[in-house]
Amino acid sequence: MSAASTVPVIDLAAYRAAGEAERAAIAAEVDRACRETGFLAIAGHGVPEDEIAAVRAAVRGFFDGPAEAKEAVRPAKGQPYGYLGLGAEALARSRGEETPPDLKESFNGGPLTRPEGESDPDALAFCYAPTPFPDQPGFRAAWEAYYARMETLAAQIMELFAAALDLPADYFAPYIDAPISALRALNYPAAERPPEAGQQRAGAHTDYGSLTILLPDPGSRGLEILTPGGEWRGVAPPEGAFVINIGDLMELWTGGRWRSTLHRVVVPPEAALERRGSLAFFHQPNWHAEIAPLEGGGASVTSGPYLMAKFAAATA
Ligand SMILES: O=C(O)CCC(=O)C(=O)O
Ligand SMILES: [Fe+2]
Repeated sequence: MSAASTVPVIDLAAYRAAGEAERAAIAAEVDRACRETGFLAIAGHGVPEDEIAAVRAAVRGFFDGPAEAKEAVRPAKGQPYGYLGLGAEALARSRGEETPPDLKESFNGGPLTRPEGESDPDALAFCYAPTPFPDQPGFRAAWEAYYARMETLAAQIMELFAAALDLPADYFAPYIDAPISALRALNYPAAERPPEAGQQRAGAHTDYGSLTILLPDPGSRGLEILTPGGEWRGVAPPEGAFVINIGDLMELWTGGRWRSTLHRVVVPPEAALERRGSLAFFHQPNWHAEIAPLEGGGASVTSGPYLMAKFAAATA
């Protein structure tokens, strides 16, 4: 593995304020990043610092809190929301790779609203299942405020993606007007003993949906992406920016032009005793959205069932 490097930083506020020529230049930069590694960073995002601080404090309080508070919000088998403890998930299994479980715990929450008239039993039982919130003052308010910010930001990034693909800005809008996105808070505890063979903080995987908005705690290390040359390379999150990566459905949409890049989180040998905290927002098109290559040709995938199958494989 080579030293950590940064990813291209795109200023969203500058893009939205820019004239046509500058917008085209920024869109071209986004296209390049999505073709090369599928990772970039978004600055000028407009998410207030105090809301970020509030959700970070809330999830930190939860992870550092009593085991009973976590037990109280553990999901039933196969359910996606609530507390998943150490041993609950191995992301590499989403790709059929048998590995020991990831060295992490997480709290997960789903959409804030359910579209009227939704009657698909899988949609109702899986992604529209209620999120069991911990009984911790301020947690739910901070969580939902951050979730709402992420949904708005993701829609803006999808507009930027449309421009980068030479599509009308609102091209993706009908596919993401009832999104089934999930917010996940991650805690990777200090590693008191070396990991088992093949064990990571998060095993090598691609994300499943349209795009992911990551916010690792400042200074936390260990996120790596597989470069086109086949080398694992560390990603250093730029300060004040979100790390964005595209998921499988965006790769499919672009007919493989953009890459849903394999990534993982390792225990950094030089910093094994440092915990890692991170927030990951997985933007996912509407349950019923049929995603097929823009250029035509190739099979389509339905967003909701695809997500559900991937989650089931990773938590089996
Ligand atoms: O820890 C992180 O920042 C990223 C984790 C990740 O890639 C995932 O949960 O999909
Ligand atoms: Fe990921």
